Amino acid sequence: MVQELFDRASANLNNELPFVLYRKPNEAVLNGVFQKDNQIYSVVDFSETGFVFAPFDLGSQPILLKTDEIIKAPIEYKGISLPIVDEISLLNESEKADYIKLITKALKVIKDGELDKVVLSRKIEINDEVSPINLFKNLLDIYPKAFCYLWYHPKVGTWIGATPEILVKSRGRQFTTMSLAGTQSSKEFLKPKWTKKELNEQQVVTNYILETLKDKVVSLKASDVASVEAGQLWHLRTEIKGVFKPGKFGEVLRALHPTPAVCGTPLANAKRFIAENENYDRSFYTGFLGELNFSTELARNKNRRNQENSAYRSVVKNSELFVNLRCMQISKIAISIYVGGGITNDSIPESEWNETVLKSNTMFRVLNHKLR
Ligand SMILES: C=C(O[C@H]1C=CC=C(C(=O)O)[C@@H]1O)C(=O)O
Repeated sequence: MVQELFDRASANLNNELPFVLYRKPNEAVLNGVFQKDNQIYSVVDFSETGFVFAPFDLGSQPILLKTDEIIKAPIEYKGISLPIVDEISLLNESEKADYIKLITKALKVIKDGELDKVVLSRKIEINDEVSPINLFKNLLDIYPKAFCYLWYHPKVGTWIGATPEILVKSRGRQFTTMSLAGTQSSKEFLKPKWTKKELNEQQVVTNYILETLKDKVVSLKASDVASVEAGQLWHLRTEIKGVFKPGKFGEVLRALHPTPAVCGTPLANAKRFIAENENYDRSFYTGFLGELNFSTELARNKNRRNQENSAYRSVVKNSELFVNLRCMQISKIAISIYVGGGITNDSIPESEWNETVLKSNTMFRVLNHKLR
């Protein structure tokens, strides 16, 4: 069954037709959404139905894959555990020097009071030819707890990722989001010991989410902060649950993107700093992706008498969107891995560089795995 899905995806790649394959965290089902033409459809107000693929900068409209055909198949988790790859990108001294310069500049702006936090990132380019489908199979085996995807549109490109971060998951008007930030390697510690820098960096995200959502919800509640594993990294996470006001889903989404987990505070200053200083286009990295307004039919109430069969059927809309982190873009001849991290007053440039090297391992492990 699952082979059918991979074959179908392969055929779409050959025929240059858009599709996405994805598996939700901890689920044993592979989903495929296949579009029958090669048009680019856009999301205008988030009332649309389809698989959304949104860039970091919503100045460009998010892309909507039409759900012309949806195929699902059960899959197993093979439980592959791979060693951390040697820190390949550490070898690139000029990349390192540029990144350290960028962080040092951000630290100056933070000290001057124009920014509290900014998330900075870089792109690692590798000249290599890979099979997107084989890479995706690796991803599924290595990261069972992540949202793993392979997205393709002939007019846009091919992206692959294994992200740990939910942007928003909604069922009707009930929703969950999360504040995820702070990073440590899980190879060094059994349980991480968080420093003031990381605790503060994550608290900024939680505070921002609670504040930005408050006029769009009828209830909102944050959990305690917990340490969670993502691949071979630890992060700090707070889960935030609530109920949004009728008709406010689009506004909730726009308020949540981008959070200071991928951009910074104050938001406008952070966006400007990124646009003026990162020196590359993030494109879909730190954007978001997933199911938008998929429908679930609720069973009708059997206790009610004298009713038409369909009269009491109700349909609820579900969305499940993830932040596009730990991802790479694949072209015919090259691969680009995207990585970043939160910079605050307590950041040490060398440690921030090391953090991006650690994060790059999430994708390097997949590339180095034998199935090429
Ligand atoms: C921006 C990234 O991660 C974000 C999510 C979790 C932890 C982060 C951090 O510790 O800086 C980042 O905010 C990335 O993986 O490229």
